[in-house]
Amino acid sequence: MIARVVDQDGNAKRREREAIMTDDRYVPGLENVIASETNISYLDVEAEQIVLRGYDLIELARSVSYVEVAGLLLNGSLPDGKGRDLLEEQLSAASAIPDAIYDILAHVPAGTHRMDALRTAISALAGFDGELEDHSAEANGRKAIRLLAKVPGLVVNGHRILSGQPVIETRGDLSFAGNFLFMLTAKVPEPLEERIFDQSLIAYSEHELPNSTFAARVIASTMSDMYGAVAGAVSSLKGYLHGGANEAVMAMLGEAATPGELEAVMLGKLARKERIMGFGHRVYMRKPDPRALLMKEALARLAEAKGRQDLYEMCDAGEAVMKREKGLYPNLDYYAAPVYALLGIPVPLFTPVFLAARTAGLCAHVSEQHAGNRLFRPRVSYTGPRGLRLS
Ligand SMILES: CC(=O)SCCNC(=O)CCNC(=O)[C@H](O)C(C)(C)COP(=O)(O)OP(=O)(O)OC[C@H]1O[C@@H](n2cnc3c(N)ncnc32)[C@H](O)[C@@H]1OP(=O)(O)O
Ligand SMILES: O=C([O-])CC(=O)C(=O)O
Repeated sequence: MIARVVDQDGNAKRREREAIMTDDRYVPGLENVIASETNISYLDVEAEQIVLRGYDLIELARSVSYVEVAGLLLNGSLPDGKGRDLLEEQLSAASAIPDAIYDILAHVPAGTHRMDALRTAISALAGFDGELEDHSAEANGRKAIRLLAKVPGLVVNGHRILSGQPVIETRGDLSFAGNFLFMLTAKVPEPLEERIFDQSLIAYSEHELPNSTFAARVIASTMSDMYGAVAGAVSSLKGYLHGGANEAVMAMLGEAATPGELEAVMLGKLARKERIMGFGHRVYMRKPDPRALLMKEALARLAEAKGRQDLYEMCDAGEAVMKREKGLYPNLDYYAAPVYALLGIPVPLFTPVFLAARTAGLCAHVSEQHAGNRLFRPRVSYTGPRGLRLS
């Protein structure tokens, strides 16, 4: 089918599109459909590489900090040492959260899912940003820093308020990752713990066009604001087919204590045609997720340091079961979950931590969408009736 584009205003771009051939094939889940142009990231599945603004994510995770990766995502280039220190300072300076946000969180039911609480908090924070409706690249860059700075506090203190605990203050003497882990565990982390947590934040920082990023871009494409777009992404990420899987992995691992028991749990689920959380991926599917390998390595180091090789061995055995039974590889969530458990992060905060890390990528996408916007408005393949009459 030729796209029917009416060229009433003589717009050259419209004429260009008129010439583009499309077909009317419906692709469920938009699998493999190219829905956006971006210079932020790309999953090069063949090369088994996640490209972030030209760099390999795994190489970044081995050599630089999350804050440097956030700078790369938001500004387009890796900051040097001075730039990194400046960004750390800016994030620390912007981390204070208005008391009114905590008051709102104090009024939501204690059982509220922590992603719902986080979405509420991000949504309410919009009203405090004086540049909310300025969608210029410069204003979006400043908003991204303000939001990224506050999300760790919203994640941790949202949970603490709902759990009846006092809020915990940020520690200006720690790095972004060190302070975040300190707040999550109420304990200054050991260097190995901080490094591994930092790597996990890089692993989660950005991943091309997953459901949540697509949701954020769709929202931003109406020229709605950054907070609204990120709040939409929170809803998307909560689902267990996406970010919610890291918590679901932990629930599954909690059902077993030995490799044999985990195998039995997995086989039981497969026999009942249930999905095994932390396995499979829309883009990688039959290839390894490079981030899962990174987190598996991190789990090995952490398990050794904490005398929990049993946990590593059980997870490794679970991976072998899925390879044998379904030919499926683990995704990032499968190994991030036990890493977070060993770091002492409360399970209900696993997915909120994912969102906190992804805030850098999401804000970069919102800015990019605003800068070169075209409204998302696809069509449907209608399957309902027609021609019904009222009488
Ligand atoms: C950081 C992230 O967000 S990564 C994703 C986190 N999510 C999870 O870990 C949840 C578990 N995984 C899944 O449910 C899926 O692999 C998804 C949602 C991630 C991707 O799913 P899709 O691209 O829609 O794959 P689809 O559903 O078509 O699956 C293809 C086949 O693999 C099977 N499959 C895929 N994942 C799994 C799984 N985790 N457990 C069991 N079988 C699976 C499907 O049953 C299907 O088998 P079939 O062809 O015999 O019917
Ligand atoms: O890419 C996806 O579909 C999901 C994912 O791994 C991520 O968002 O990190």
